[in-house]
Amino acid sequence: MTIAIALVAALVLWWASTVLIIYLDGLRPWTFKYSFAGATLVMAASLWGLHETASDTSLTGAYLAFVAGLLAWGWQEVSFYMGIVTGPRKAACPEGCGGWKHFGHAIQTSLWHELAIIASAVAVVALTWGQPNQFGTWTFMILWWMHQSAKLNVFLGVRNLNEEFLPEHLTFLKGFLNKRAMNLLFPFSITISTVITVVVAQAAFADGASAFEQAGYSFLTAMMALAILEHWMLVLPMPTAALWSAGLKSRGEIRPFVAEIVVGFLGAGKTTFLQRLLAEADPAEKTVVLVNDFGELGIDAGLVSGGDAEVVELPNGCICCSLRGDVTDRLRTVLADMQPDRVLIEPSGVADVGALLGVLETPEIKPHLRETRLWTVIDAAAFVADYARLHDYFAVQARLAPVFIVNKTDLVDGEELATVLDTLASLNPRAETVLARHAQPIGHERTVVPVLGDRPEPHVHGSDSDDRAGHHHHGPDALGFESASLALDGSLSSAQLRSLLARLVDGEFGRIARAKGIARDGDGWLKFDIAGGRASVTAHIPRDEDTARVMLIGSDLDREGLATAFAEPAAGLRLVATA
Ligand SMILES: Nc1nc2c(ncn2[C@@H]2O[C@H](COP(=O)(O)OP(=O)(O)OP(=O)(O)O)[C@@H](O)[C@H]2O)c(=O)[nH]1
Repeated sequence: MTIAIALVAALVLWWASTVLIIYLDGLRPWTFKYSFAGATLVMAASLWGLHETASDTSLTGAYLAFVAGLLAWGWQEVSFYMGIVTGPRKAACPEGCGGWKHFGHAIQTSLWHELAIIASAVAVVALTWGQPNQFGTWTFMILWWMHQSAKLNVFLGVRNLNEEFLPEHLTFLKGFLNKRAMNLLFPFSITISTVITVVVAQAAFADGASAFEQAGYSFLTAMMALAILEHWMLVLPMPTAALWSAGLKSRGEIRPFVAEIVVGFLGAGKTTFLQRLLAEADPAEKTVVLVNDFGELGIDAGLVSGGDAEVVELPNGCICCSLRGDVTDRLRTVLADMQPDRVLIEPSGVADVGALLGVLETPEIKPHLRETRLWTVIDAAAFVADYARLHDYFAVQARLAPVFIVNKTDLVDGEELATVLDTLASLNPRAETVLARHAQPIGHERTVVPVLGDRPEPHVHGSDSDDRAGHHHHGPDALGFESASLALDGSLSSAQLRSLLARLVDGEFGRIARAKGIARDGDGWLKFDIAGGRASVTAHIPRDEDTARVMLIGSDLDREGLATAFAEPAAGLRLVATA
């Protein structure tokens, strides 16, 4: 009876602890530091427990020693699978890598992990040295053997690799797994394991064995039997994953998706283009839009009304190095929660496109990415003037672009358009060019797909966005801009708004690079813009959450003057925030 209970207890404890580890490991990466800290405390407690139980030869002593050995092993698994204690190599092998070199790389992927196991094993042995209760130590050793042998076997080649258990941040390890029916080591692994199992089982059943010995050897028998089972599972066609399904629950399955990024300078027509993409979207494809508006009031999220598409606002400000982790986490959450087929991203006109592409390259995102498309929208009417001031910005953007959407062609004559096209061609001769009006391509077959192929390094310090002293800038200030946002509480007529915008365009309140907003006109609504030095006002269809507001970007902004100017006709304006 003691033996039966001990066998069942060992299996249950082992299964439950494995499920827990798989579960914790599938949670969002920000939780890892807490899981790891918890596991480390548990590890410390288990080492203490091993020491305390080493001289205890009661039945309880056998149980406690087993649990302590199991938990000490758990730390090794947690620290490795969470990517905290791994090895110096964090990438797959290059094409054609093989033989000993490949084996060397494989060792490098988990060198620290293996050294940590050795150090832990030394500690476990030292703490129980010369004492009668060695069951905890043996539990640790058996788990180590299971681990090493299974690892060598998956490297040499087996049928079931169970790759789905590899968390995303370790997917590069797949390159070290081999799928084949069997390998030469396998029969040895099985034979050795079977011999050990028989020996420990005999000890459990031996005449005159105490309850302590019966339970202790039963634990070891159960662990060894699991080792054998685990090995057979590697080569026999068995649906082993079902055993761990409880642990996999924490992993939001992510569907492969296409990322489509719309970039362009302030006011070039990105939102207009995005609206067109949404209007033409295949309703069968689940589409999510990420907008990253510059300014506190997030006007774009309100303007992108996309039928079935859901709109998510990214953290305010520029997408750049410092925000990269946030954006990655946010995107990961969107992918897991919303399961999109297609993600449209409109970074603000001053965002660092390279940093955004870098986010798509992170190990959390990249494995799910089917394709990246990059649309670069150019304001044909404002290009020559903007380029004079911000040529570095345009040069970086142009270099990355597979396709230029040369927009606002209605505002330029043929000569000016030719100048824009020639400049773009000199910046990136390989890019395709599509002429557009209100982001609608004209005279062009509609099949252009701007797939990003081998692209230049996404974002390197020391590139054009760094100044000569090596300081890296990003965001609006890098381009010498500041922003202001105002809430417009009152109502104003189209005529009042137009005359006010004309004063803004004239530079009465500083240099306005971009303004956009919505305002009330009696019972109606107006949407207004200043882009490329031109003001426009159109009727706006309000949404429930709409509030009248304006966002301004420029330099030398006269905030007080602006507040007063908007307050005059709007009667009751509040200055909400300035940045
Ligand atoms: N005349 C003209 N106006 C356009 C064209 N395309 C867009 N616009 C207008 O230009 C203004 C800016 O367009 P948006 O699509 O909001 O530009 P954006 O690039 O999203 O702007 P930000 O997000 O602020 O950088 C709006 O008033 C548009 O209606 C065009 O081809 N011709």
